[in-house]
Amino acid sequence: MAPTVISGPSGSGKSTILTRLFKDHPDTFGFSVSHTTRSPRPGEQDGREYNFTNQEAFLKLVDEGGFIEHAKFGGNYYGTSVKAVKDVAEKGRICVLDIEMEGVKQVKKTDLNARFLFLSPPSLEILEQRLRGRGTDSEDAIQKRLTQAEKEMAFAKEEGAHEKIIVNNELEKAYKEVEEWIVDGGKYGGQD
Ligand SMILES: Nc1ncnc2c1ncn2[C@@H]1O[C@H](COP(=O)(O)OP(=O)(O)OP(=O)(O)O)[C@@H](O)[C@H]1O
Repeated sequence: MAPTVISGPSGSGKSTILTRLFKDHPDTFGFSVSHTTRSPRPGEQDGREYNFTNQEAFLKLVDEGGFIEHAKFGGNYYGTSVKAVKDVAEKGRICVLDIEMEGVKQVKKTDLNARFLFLSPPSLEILEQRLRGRGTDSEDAIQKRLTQAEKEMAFAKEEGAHEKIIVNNELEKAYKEVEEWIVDGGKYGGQD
């Protein structure tokens, strides 16, 4: 099954929609196992919670272009590898990647044969209202998210950036559109 990339500004509703999608379709999706350089915690198993690795091996894989996204948090590296996503596809599951613009560009450089969906807010004004309504971000964070949102919306307008754009105006309608495109479309789109 072809992996599906969903992107869209922070606050466009990706988590809201994906949480419901995974619940409604428990056997359709698979989750990629991330890499990390942090130590395993008791009960964690290599290849299950994470692919545990060391900094040297991690950075080597970065150099080889093996990651779709990676970042450093609290002194440790974390990343989603191309291989981890392929492993999900090989099991016949759809791997949904909820990533931002740079990640989207990165996926396009790989041979993942992914499908690209952009979830758009109806407008930047409504996005701002929703971010405030969510109540999870400081004023500073909201301003940064809005600045970034403008860039993502501009990128989404470029020819070929995404195969499908869904506007999250009325949640129920947007959910149905996403469900149809990802689940039904996913059976026929991309590699097998
Ligand atoms: N269609 C909608 N109408 C009104 N409110 C909505 C709609 N869709 C989502 N929301 C609300 O907007 C807020 C942002 O949604 P959500 O957290 O799912 O966004 P997100 O894209 O996952 O953001 P992030 O990338 O920061 O995780 C939430 O409070 C959510 O309840």
